[in-house]
Amino acid sequence: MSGQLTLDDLRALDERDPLASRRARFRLPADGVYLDGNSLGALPRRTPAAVADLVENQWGRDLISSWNGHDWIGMPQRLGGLIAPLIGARASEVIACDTTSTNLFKLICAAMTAQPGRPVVLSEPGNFPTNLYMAQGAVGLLGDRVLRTVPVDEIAGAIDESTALVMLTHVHYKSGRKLDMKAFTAAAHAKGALILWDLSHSAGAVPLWLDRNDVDLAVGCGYKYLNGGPGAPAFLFVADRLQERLHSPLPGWMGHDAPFAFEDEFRPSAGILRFLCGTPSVIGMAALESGLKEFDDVDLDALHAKATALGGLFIRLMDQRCDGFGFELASPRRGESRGSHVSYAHPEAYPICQALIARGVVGDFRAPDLLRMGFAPLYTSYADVWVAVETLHAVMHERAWDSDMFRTRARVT
Ligand SMILES: Cc1ncc(COP(=O)(O)O)c(C=O)c1O
Ligand SMILES: Nc1c(O)cccc1C(=O)C[C@H](N)C(=O)O
Repeated sequence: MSGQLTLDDLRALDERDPLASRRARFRLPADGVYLDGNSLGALPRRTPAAVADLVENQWGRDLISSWNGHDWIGMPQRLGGLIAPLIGARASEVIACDTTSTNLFKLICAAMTAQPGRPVVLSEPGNFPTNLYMAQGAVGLLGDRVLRTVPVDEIAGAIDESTALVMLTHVHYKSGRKLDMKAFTAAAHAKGALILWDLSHSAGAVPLWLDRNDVDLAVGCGYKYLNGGPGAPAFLFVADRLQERLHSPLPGWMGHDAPFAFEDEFRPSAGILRFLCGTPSVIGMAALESGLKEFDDVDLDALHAKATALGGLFIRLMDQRCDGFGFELASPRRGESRGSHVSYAHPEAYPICQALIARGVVGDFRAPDLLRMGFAPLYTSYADVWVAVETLHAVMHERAWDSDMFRTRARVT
C-alpha cells in the first residue's frame, strides 16, 4: 500500500487478517481502543470461568487434594511448557514463577556466583528500573561485584574478561527498540560471559528463538502480551546446558529435590525446578494458564508479522495526520528494529495521553515526555490504529489536552 492510507485500506487488512477471529476471545472496551496490552494485557473471555472453576470446584470442593488431583503442584512447569514455544525454548528450560523482579535477582546472583573471577554485571543506563535495582541489590549483597552501565550501542565493545553477565532488555520499554539477540549473545559468549535477556515486552508479540540463538538466561512478565492478568506470575528460562551449574540465591523448599522429605539441608532439584522458591500462586497461575491458551494453534509468523504491521501503519498514519503537532518519533522506524509498541516524544505527552484516554483511546505515558501505544497482535485490529490516530488528530487540532483536568498526575501512570 503506497500513498495516502484510508480507513477502507485498514478494514481490508482486518478482513484478510488470519488472526482476526481471536479478537472476539477478549473482553475489550465497546466504544474505545485499547493500546496498552504491553503493560496489562486484556482479559480473555474464558479466564473468569477458568479462575472461578479453580476457586469453586478445586479449592472450594476438593481442597488440599487439589495439589495432586488438579496438579496445582505441577503448574510452574506446565505453564513453562506453554510459554516455551512462544520464546523458542524447550519445555525443560522454562518455568512460571514469582515476579520478573524476583526472577531477575535469582538469575543475576546465580550467574555471578558461578563465575567468581568475573566481578561485573554489564547493562545499559535507562534499562527498565527494576532490572538495574535488582542488579544493584545483587552486587551489594555478593560483595566485590559491580553493576556497570554503558550505552547499548557500546555494550558489545565493553564486554571483557571481567564481565560475568550481560543483562539486556530485548525490547526497550520506552523506545520499543528491539536488540539483535543473536549478535549480543554471541558478543557475550566470545568473551566467556553469560547473557540474561528480559523478554517482558517481547514474549507473545515478537519472534524469539532462545535456543537457536544460544541464549543462557531469560525472564519475562506474564501480564503483558501473555494476558495473565494483573500481577500474573512471571517466567524464567535457564538453558538446559547451564541448569546444573547454576544455583538460586533463594533456595526455597519448592526448589528442593524432595520438598516433602522436609530435610534440613537444601539439595537442589535437578533441572529447571531448582529455580522455584516458594508455593506457587495458584489462582494467578490459573489466570495465566487461561491467557496462554489463547496462543493455542496461533501461527507465530502471522502473529509477529501483524505486530510489525500494526506499528508500521501507526507510524505512517501519524506522518499523514499528526505532522506539525510537535510529535517526534522515539521508536525505530524500521519494523525489523522495533518491538510491538511505538512511542512519540512530545512536551505535553501527559495531558495528551489523558485527553486521549478520556476519548476512549488507551495508551500510556512514560516520563518524562513519551506517549506510548502498544499493539497486541492477538486482539488489536488494523481499524483500531486508524481510530487511535484520528482521535489523536482531533485532540491536537482542538487542543483538547490543554486543560488543568488532564494535568494532574495519577499515582500509576
Ligand atoms: C522490561 C521490564 N522488566 C520488568 C518489569 C516488571 O517487573 P515486575 O513484574 O517484577 O514488576 C517490567 C514492567 O513492569 C518491564 O517492562
Ligand atoms: N507492572 C506494572 C504495574 O504493576 C503497574 C503499572 C504498570 C506496570 C507495568 O507493567 C509497566 C511496564 N512494565 C512498562 O513498560 O512501563
